[in-house]
Amino acid sequence: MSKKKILITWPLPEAAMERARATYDVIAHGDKPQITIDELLETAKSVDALLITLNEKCRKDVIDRIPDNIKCISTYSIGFDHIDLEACKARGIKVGNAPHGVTVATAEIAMLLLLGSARRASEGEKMIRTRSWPGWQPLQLVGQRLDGKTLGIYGFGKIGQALAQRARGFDMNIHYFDIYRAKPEVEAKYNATYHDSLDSLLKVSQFFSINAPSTPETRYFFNKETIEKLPQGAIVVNTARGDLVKDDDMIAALKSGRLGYAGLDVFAGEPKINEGYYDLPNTFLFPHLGSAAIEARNQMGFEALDNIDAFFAGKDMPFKLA
Ligand SMILES: NC(=O)C1=CN([C@@H]2O[C@H](COP(=O)(O)OP(=O)(O)OC[C@H]3O[C@@H](n4cnc5c(N)ncnc54)[C@H](O)[C@@H]3O)[C@@H](O)[C@H]2O)C=CC1
Ligand SMILES: O=C(O)C(=O)CO
Repeated sequence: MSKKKILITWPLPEAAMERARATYDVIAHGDKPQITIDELLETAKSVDALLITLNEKCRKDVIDRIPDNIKCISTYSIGFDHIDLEACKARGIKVGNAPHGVTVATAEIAMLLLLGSARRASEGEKMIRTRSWPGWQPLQLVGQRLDGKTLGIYGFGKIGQALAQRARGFDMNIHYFDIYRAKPEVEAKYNATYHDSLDSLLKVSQFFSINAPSTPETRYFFNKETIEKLPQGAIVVNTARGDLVKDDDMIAALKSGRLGYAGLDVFAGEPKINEGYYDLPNTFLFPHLGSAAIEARNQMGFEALDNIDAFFAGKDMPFKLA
């Protein structure tokens, strides 16, 4: 029997590519430049399934133009805010994601941002690289310790909990808000205090980590009004999605000192980011590094392929979204 043909929109780590090639006739778009939507739609005509990334924005207008032969899309990400699931359902397209491989890697990046923001790591690095370090001084780049501080986690899912575990190792106090309260045994595991409202969480959060998905409910929730409820000088970390934050409000609060520091891995409109961030000293900025660990990227590939394998076997995708 001839192999099914799949399009992979970016080459993945070799372990995932090898597995894909063993089962499928693979068309992998070259790394540069990124596949355009028109190229994607054109190539889709000659394949049986699509393995896409978060870069390919599959909004309704794109899904509506997908050729009829495509009934399976698997995304190499847990986030699925780039795919219009309702439009997929309407076209009878099955969709799956890659939800587990990212967890530890992204929690590590959130921890790095917390620590690096508290201890002003990027300012120190810049001082050395610009050859402007005058030598050790008692008041130079003085930050603060994490131990004994309260970390508020917004979205206590897989990454939020993995961050809690790491932050416990730094003796932080864990508080959280989520639309679903965690089971008692989960709260006990992280010694986590539940808040029944975002406002209540904000009030106690000397450190605040954003770990909820981008949805119509969460989009731009972090804005002037929210920031005003945090303790003076609070530190915020975002490894979720950039559009949860109203950039202009965050930048104004960082400039005024209302917010002490921001550690950001994700930005609205990546890779173009709000100009205001570039020259702010009290920011620690990463180019969407959350899942960029080989263990994560391999597993993401396997999970994305598991969905496609199940689809062709006539089964439900293991990580089914639609
Ligand atoms: N920076 C990066 O490279 C990465 C970013 N991400 C982002 O992190 C997000 C979270 O990932 P996981 O923890 O694995 O997802 P998850 O689904 O395990 O957890 C998300 C949590 O947010 C909660 N939530 C949903 N809506 C909410 C709301 N309105 N208010 C409060 N809580 C709400 C959910 O109930 C759930 O507990 C992803 O959706 C993705 O956007 C994920 C992986 C890598
Ligand atoms: O899996 C996701 O949603 C990501 O953002 C990958 O880094």
